[in-house]
Amino acid sequence: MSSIVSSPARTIRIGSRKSQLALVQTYWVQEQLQKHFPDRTFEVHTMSTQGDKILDVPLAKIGDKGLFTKELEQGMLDNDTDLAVHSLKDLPTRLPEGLILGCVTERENPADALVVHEKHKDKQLETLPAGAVVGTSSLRRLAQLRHHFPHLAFKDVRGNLNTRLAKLDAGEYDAIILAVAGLNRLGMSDRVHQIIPPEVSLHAVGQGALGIECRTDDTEVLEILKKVLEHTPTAQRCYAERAFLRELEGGCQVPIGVNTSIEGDTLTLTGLVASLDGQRVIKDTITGATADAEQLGIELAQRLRQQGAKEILEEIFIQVNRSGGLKEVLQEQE
Ligand SMILES: NCc1[nH]cc(CCC(=O)O)c1CC(=O)O
Repeated sequence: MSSIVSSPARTIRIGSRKSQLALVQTYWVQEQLQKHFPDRTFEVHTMSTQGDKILDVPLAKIGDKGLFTKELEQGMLDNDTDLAVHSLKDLPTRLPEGLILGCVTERENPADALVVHEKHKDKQLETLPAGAVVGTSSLRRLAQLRHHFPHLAFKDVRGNLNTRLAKLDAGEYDAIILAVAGLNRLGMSDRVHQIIPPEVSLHAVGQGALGIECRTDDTEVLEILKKVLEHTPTAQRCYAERAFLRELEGGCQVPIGVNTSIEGDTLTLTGLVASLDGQRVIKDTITGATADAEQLGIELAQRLRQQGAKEILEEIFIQVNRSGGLKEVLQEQE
């Protein structure tokens, strides 16, 4: 008599940062996977990343070097974990050899929000008084808001969402800018005071979506991710956005914003590059087939570069590296 013994399905190990937002996102991913594969085990492994530890260096100085992702990536390369859940916005556009963006989940609202101190609860961006201190550590938000509201003052703010909100409530800022998606996911939608429209400020590449990374050769995990978690329209939009950023960026965080939409088989991508003082804004829109998402991103980047983005990016690269980062860039210009 022969017996057929099938080997038990392997346990899938999910890497995550330890921040509250990261955990909410990771447990959501775990739950979706568990629902589709009730007989499998999905384990969460938490890790601290460099970005969670270095809280005193302005992000602009550090740039897009995978500060929030490196340790999670090493976990997969060392075979300690099988996938990693990221806010897609924090995932560099170039991944290490051996790793791949396995899927992109359905996007939350990708816009930024104005969150105000209680004393400004009857105000909007347009009506905040001159000199009001607005907290943001993003060059993208800074440049676009300066362009429209040159009478406001801008100040660096770091730390996780709760830390930033505590600093606002303690009176260190009159208002801060945060992603709507993060606040929604943490059950703090009530702190969204005003959703900033794309005419005022374009959002970051990948904002509001989760990107799940895995080993390039792990076909089993790749199949599971695509089947359970991939949201095709979000993925197409984000592939266009990431190709746009990849084609433009050069070693440090720069004021680059995007907006995308899909209608039928047509994708529309708007991209922007701004100077730090908000004086110069280069913005253009491209439309084409969703199937050519990445090509559209590359083409739009090339167009913006020809329209003057090249000079802006070179200037910022020199400025940020010469000074101590955003904090000093801000002081220099005020
Ligand atoms: N680097 C910060 C970060 N990374 C992801 C989010 C939440 C929003 C998202 O998923 O895009 C945030 C907070 C913020 O920008 O306010």
